[in-house]
Amino acid sequence: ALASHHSDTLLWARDAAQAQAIGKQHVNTRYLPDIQLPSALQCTSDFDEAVGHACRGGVSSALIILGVPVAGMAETCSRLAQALAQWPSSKPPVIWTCKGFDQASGQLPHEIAAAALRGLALPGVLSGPSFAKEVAQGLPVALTIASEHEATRQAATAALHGRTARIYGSTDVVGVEVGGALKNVIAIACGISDGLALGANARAALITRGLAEIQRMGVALGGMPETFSGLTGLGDLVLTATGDLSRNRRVGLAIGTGQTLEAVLAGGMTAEGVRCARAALALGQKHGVDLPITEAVCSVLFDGLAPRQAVSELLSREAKPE
Ligand SMILES: NC(=O)C1=CN([C@@H]2O[C@H](COP(=O)(O)OP(=O)(O)OC[C@H]3O[C@@H](n4cnc5c(N)ncnc54)[C@H](OP(=O)(O)O)[C@@H]3O)[C@@H](O)[C@H]2O)C=CC1
Ligand SMILES: O=C(CO)COP(=O)(O)O
Repeated sequence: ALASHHSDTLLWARDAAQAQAIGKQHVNTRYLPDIQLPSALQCTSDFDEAVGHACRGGVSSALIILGVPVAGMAETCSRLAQALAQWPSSKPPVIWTCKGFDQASGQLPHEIAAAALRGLALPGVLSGPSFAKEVAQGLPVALTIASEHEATRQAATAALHGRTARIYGSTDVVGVEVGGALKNVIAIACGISDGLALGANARAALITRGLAEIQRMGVALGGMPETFSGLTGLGDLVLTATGDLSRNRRVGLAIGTGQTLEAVLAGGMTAEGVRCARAALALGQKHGVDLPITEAVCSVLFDGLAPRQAVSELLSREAKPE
């Protein structure tokens, strides 16, 4: 998307052969095989070259976007901190797209980034309903850039807003990140429900009560309640829970139709909801937040609870006011 708006876009990939193929043939055979990438897009496997490319024109034109999963955030941010040390007068906007909690520590991406970047950049998160394939096809999309730094919100908006994308600004980094992390878990639940053919009523109930769960957790962690009815809350939840391009939903669908988690993930597919569901549950327990759907998903994914049994346990919970 950036390269089709701005000619000077350099992509970095850790795999040298893949970087060379993308740079020369403008096709990403591994992740987006059917998409012709813009001819202006350059690609390198040299991390320092990529950071230098962003910094050499000065911070007014720089924007660094990290597109790695949560599991790669700490490593990528430490490499970035090392590379940025060579540009002492630069403090560029750095934004990330990942959605989840760190599996071991339960940290949100902004906490991982803060620890590694140590004030060398102006951080922010880009989130919202945005299947990569549709973005690459140039179809319309609306996203939120959340950062406490106005310069970062402005840089992301200047780079991405217009033509096919609308970019909305927010300062609620926690709310935006919790929405992105937990919608993946609820999407797995919706996939399981649809895999069991439980119907549209059940899916709507899971989305709505899932949103209540996401908002409870997000507010407990310091997010603003209204963020959860926006693009990064309700918007991304509806997309991921109902759109078959979602990998998290597809994990649920496969489990609901009787496949094992190991079989579904055998190809190495990224499904952040699987990776962060336990950490989310642990955070809920720590903050005294009830997360019944997340708990049911964890029991099905990791403790061998039969999906139908999980549904019956959810339905038999005590009645309460909405
Ligand atoms: N795909 C989508 O539609 C959307 C994804 N997101 C979020 O963005 C994040 C990334 O998603 P997505 O691109 O789909 O994930 P994928 O797993 O499909 O791709 C991740 C990319 O990051 C690279 N990578 C993984 N770990 C590391 C690491 N430690 N260091 C460097 N590079 C690494 C991979 O390289 P390699 O190929 O060499 O393994 C690959 O190029 C996720 O958190 C996801 O939830 C957000 C919005 C939409
Ligand atoms: O976050 C996404 C869309 O906004 C992508 O969802 P999946 O990771 O489930 O494919």
